[in-house]
Amino acid sequence: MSNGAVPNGSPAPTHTQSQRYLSTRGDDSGLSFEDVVLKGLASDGGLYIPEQVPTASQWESWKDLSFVDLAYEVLSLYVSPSEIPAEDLKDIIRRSYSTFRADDVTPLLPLQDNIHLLELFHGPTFAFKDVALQFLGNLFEYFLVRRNEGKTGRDRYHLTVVGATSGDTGSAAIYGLRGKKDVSVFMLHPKGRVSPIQELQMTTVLDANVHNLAVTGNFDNCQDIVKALFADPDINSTHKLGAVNSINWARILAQIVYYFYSYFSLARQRPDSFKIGDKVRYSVPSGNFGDILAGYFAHRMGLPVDKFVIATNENDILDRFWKTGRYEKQASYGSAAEGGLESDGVKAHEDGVKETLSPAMDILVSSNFERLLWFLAYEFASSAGMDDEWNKKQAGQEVSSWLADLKNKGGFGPVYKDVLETARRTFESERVSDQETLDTIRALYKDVAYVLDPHTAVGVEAAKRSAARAAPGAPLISLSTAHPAKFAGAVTLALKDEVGFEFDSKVLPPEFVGLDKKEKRVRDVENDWKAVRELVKEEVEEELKGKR
Ligand SMILES: Cc1ncc(COP(=O)(O)O)c(C=O)c1O
Ligand SMILES: N[C@@H](CCOP(=O)(O)O)C(=O)O
Repeated sequence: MSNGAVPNGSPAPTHTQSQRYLSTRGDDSGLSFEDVVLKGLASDGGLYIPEQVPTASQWESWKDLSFVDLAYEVLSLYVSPSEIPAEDLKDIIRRSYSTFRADDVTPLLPLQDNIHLLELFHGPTFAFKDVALQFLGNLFEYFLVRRNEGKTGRDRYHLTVVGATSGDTGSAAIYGLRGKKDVSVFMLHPKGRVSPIQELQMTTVLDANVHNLAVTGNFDNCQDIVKALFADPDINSTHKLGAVNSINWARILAQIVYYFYSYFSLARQRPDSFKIGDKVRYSVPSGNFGDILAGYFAHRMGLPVDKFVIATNENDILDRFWKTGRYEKQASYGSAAEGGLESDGVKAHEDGVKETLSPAMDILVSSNFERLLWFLAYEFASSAGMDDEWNKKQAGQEVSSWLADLKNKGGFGPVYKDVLETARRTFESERVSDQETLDTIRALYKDVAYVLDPHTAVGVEAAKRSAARAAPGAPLISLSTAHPAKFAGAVTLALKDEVGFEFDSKVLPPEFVGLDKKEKRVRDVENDWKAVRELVKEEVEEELKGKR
């Protein structure tokens, strides 16, 4: 499909029409923005996508807008004033980004050669998740205030958010929702598999509506529990479940903004060599595929992108898909020749997930990949020359069958050659080992005195490899997804021998000092979704009775 076109023949909605949403598995459609934000996951198990991706025909005219004004332009293409009046949407956006420490919210820095770093960690929890979760927290609040007007007690709509985290979504969601009325938030993290700072950021928040659960298992187990809860008619009839993971469409939507914003920042920084309309490459450290998928939507709206580089760690299901066309849970562990650290004691768990130095990306199944699969299947179906309804139906069926194979057989594929070629036209992939991650952190520190977090280092290493394939001088934007202080272990391992390097004075922000002395609240729970369901019911009840 050509750049920026809508995914079907019908015109995209205008500002005043309401955008409608459908499920990637085909059994749910015609939903409003508010419905999909509050529901999170479709009842057929699919993820919501807009029925039409709006073409941003005037996108060049956004070039001088502030982050907040640009966010309004982008979001208002998806949320009509009939759902959220313009002034209210502007107010939600303004409040969401007033909590950021950087004036331009997501600053772009020249890093090295033609690589620019998009710093996404200036929000309250020092990770890119804040960009979407500050917004989503305010959006939930807005919808709940509206729904609960004039209602009291048990008649009020009470949202029970259940989320899974490998470290960053958890604290960002908690900071986005703490203390908010009519919302309880249950955050499941894999016990002992998030960094110490990440764990403290979550468990030291003591607001009554915040519930941290440490699950015996890995991130995929946490994500499966969340999906099982959404699929369970029992808890759905008693509790209104809400999602904060990137299965929630609002997460992806908010992240589209910084692709446009960084593109314009690049044009301002390189007036002689980069013009509006030129193409750029983006390298994105990827796990659940939400961040890069937001870029894909920006591209479909019209942003000129040469390639998106999917940067994975040694949990490389995505990289293997791009190389082979097969999407299989079983991880292929790095060989000594690739510089893997297996022999140095990095743990490969029996469950197939490898514990790496970039733990937030220790994910086997990337839930948002399903959204891309829908578009790949849709384009494949479109080549048959049938009508748009048929194309969408085919796409839904194909995605359902791929996902059923993933669940029942552990994988699917190889996909049709044309499907893989479409995927390769827009994306390429790189797998970065732990050793390469450490080398990248060290090299950047030596060369430009900049400290990368390990996830960002995975992206920068992938960016360097991609730059070597791109046209000479072509600019590349590498996404910096977290502050290095969140990953003291990896950063210290990389830089401990560097003269003058000292973690506490060079990296640690004042906000993290003393966190370990604070009171914590967390409950351990087995990897058993029914046990989690009972615990959720129990704790919501206590919270509503005001006992917490
Ligand atoms: C620091 C960091 N980098 C990268 C990622 C991967 O992003 P995504 O899951 O959207 O692919 C995550 C987790 O999601 C993260 O926390
Ligand atoms: N890396 C994430 C995993 C959850 O991803 P999400 O983007 O779907 O919320 C984390 O840090 O929790």
